[in-house]
Amino acid sequence: MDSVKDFWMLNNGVRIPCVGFGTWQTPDGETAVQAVKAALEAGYVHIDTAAAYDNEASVGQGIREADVKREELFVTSKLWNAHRGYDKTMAAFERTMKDLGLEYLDLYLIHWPAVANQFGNWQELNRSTWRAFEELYKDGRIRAIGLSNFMPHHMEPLMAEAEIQPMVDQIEFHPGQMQKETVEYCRQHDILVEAWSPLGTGRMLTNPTLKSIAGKYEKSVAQLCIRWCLQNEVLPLPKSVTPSRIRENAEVFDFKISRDDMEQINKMGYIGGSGLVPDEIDF
Ligand SMILES: NC(=O)C1=CN([C@@H]2O[C@H](COP(=O)(O)OP(=O)(O)OC[C@H]3O[C@@H](n4cnc5c(N)ncnc54)[C@H](OP(=O)(O)O)[C@@H]3O)[C@@H](O)[C@H]2O)C=CC1
Ligand SMILES: O=C1CO[C@H](CO)[C@@H](O)[C@@H]1O
Repeated sequence: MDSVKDFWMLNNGVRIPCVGFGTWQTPDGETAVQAVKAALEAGYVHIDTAAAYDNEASVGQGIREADVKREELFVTSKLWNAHRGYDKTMAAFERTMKDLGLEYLDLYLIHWPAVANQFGNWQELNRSTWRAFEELYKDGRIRAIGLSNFMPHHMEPLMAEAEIQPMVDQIEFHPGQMQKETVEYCRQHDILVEAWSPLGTGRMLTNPTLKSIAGKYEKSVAQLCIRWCLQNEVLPLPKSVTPSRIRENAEVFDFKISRDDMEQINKMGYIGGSGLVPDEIDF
């Protein structure tokens, strides 16, 4: 791999650029427009957003204002918890497309398995949502469909009845938070794993062990974390609104983390994270 434009292949043959640009907590309006433009100028061709981030219109504006052809871009969005179910999914998808101002989406994910009682029968809800996803996929509105924050016990009931198997699972993944069981399950089922919060929303950046390892390569901790995801074959989605950091986070192809250092990071215990537990999400 030489750049953020290099791709991995999803299980349906669609190419996915190996580093995506995150947009959660990127304020709607000019900040989001400029952040997306800065990312596209820095070479990113993969943008990760969601209806829940309340910035899809600005993300779409940034895409349109940048000098990149649509077919060179890979855009992901996610369906929010309250919008699951066949009819609501169809309506939420159209809203997202209108907000983004796009004709088709590259990847659409169910944001959370969201099992709390207030949602009703979560297994049936996810299955009917998936039927809508499958239809949109077959109609060519979405090039790939997948899941987010699904663990094996959430995936199994959905996959048992699915006509089309998920292509992606996007999960929290950073040093000290590797979700090995979910990653292994995805490998066995040819599902690509994406890393959300690859920098632990910034929490990784002051860790002394990571600082010392990054120093050996004359790289920042952010670059180390992003490279570490790639070497674990998990697709990182770093977020920044700061142009210099956006560029820095794409410069991860001129070094390789040694086997020993990979092992040392892989063995790290919990050093902080979102604290979000899929089975406890009730919003
Ligand atoms: N599916 C899901 O449920 C979830 C998906 N996501 C996705 O994953 C993406 C990334 O996760 P997120 O939690 O946003 O954050 P990251 O782990 O990417 O960390 C982003 C934070 O680190 C800072 N930062 C970024 N690069 C650098 C750098 N080189 N040096 C110093 N600081 C840096 C940013 O600051 P600044 O912006 O000020 O530069 C920001 O505060 C999200 O944006 C979203 O797209 C995230 C959470 C949940
Ligand atoms: O993508 C996300 C960003 O953070 C939110 C929490 O506030 C999550 O709900 C969501 O998964």
